[in-house]
Amino acid sequence: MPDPSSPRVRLLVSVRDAAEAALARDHGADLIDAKDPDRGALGALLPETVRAIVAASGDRLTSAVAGEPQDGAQATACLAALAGTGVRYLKIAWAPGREVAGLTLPAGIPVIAVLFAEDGPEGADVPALAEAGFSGAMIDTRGKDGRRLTDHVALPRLAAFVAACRSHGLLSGLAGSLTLDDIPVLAALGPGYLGFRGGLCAAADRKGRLDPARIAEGARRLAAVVPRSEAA
Ligand SMILES: O=C[C@H](O)COP(=O)(O)O
Repeated sequence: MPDPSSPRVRLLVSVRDAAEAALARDHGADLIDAKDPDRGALGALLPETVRAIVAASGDRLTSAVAGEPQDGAQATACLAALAGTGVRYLKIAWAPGREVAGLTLPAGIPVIAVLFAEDGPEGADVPALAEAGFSGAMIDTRGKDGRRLTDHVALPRLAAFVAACRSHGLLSGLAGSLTLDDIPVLAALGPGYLGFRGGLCAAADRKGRLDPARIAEGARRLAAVVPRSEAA
């Protein structure tokens, strides 16, 4: 698992199949994320598709989204369905303040709680996530309606969220219709990773095909960010 205190910001690219995983791997993705873009913000893929994505990702870190459960018991089932796929992390939607009753996280695989920007997440939500046993927390948008992360959550609030994750030892991530131009501003907050789908697809259509040139450009721009520890 990447060190949550690491100053390097990684590039997460969401892919729908093994061919896209290989493309993302070859063009600079650090973290290859299995997700079905045709099924909403956190559409889970079938276990066999996730296994094929893991196999095609080579030495890259991998994650898979497990869906948008309504409660802890549903979350337990969604996570269990993908726990044996060989993926390095699981991601699951989690509402701020949700009761953890019924939630059992799978053994041996870190789980990242995904909070939706539309729900107004904040740093104060992080301690409960750590307490519940999540290994990471990220903010993404639910709507995929063209509005970006920063249209919903102001930068100081995102900074507080990332800082709270760091101080609780959680890996942090930011996503939500990000564009390449969001990279310098959001990477400066020092999250563990920035997550992309639509912004790296041809014509910015998240249901369309990934554009290798955009992935490479995203990797280049992230590599140009001065890590927190070296910043003045
Ligand atoms: O985890 C990252 C997401 O797949 C982001 O998707 P998006 O860039 O289309 O909002």
